[in-house]
Amino acid sequence: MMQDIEEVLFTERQIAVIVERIGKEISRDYRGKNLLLVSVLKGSVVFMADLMRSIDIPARIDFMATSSYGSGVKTSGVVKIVKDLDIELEGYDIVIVEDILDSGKTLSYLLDILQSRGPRSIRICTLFDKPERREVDVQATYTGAEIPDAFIVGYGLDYDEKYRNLPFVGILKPSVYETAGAD
Ligand SMILES: O=P(O)(O)OC[C@H]1O[C@H](OP(=O)(O)OP(=O)(O)O)[C@H](O)[C@@H]1O
Ligand code: HPA
Repeated sequence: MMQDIEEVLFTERQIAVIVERIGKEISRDYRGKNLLLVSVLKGSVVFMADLMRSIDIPARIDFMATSSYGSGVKTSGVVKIVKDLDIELEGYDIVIVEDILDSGKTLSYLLDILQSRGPRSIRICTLFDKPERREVDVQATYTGAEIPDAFIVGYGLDYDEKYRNLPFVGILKPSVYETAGAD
């Protein structure tokens, strides 16, 4: 796996510092509220597992899965719900937990859908943001780090379902997806 990584962007330790900081911000902002963390599978699962443990106020969790990237490095632009939430959203203060905000299509679609279910409030928390790539206007309230336009993997993020289990985040060598003939 390491031979496919061009450059390590964030070490395990650097990610831990970022996650700890976001956990403190959310704990401060949601004290006394009815916090529901919604993790968007599968990419955000590692971030979610660490983030929820750095939040020191009561919080519920739920999961939903969308699909838009297929197996390549480009979004198809069509977002599908593959797994929906288990609970009704009325009365909850929702924080959507994402690994990466790229074109914005996934989160804009999710925001619309979840908003229509009548939660008390809804905000976005993303570990990484690639502002240069934005096609739809979506902004996160909580952002771990802004990153350049490069395809990253690790700490939950995949290419073709691989590399999610790397403990750090790195830039994937373009030769990996170019030789795979991905679109
Ligand atoms: O801003 P966008 O261009 O929509 O891209 C961001 C989305 O793409 C990735 O998900 P993907 O569909 O690859 O699923 P995964 O989380 O299972 O890897 C990522 O986890 C975000 O959900
Ligand atoms: O850079 C990325 N890596 C993995 N998945 C992604 N989904 C959008 N951008 C990315």
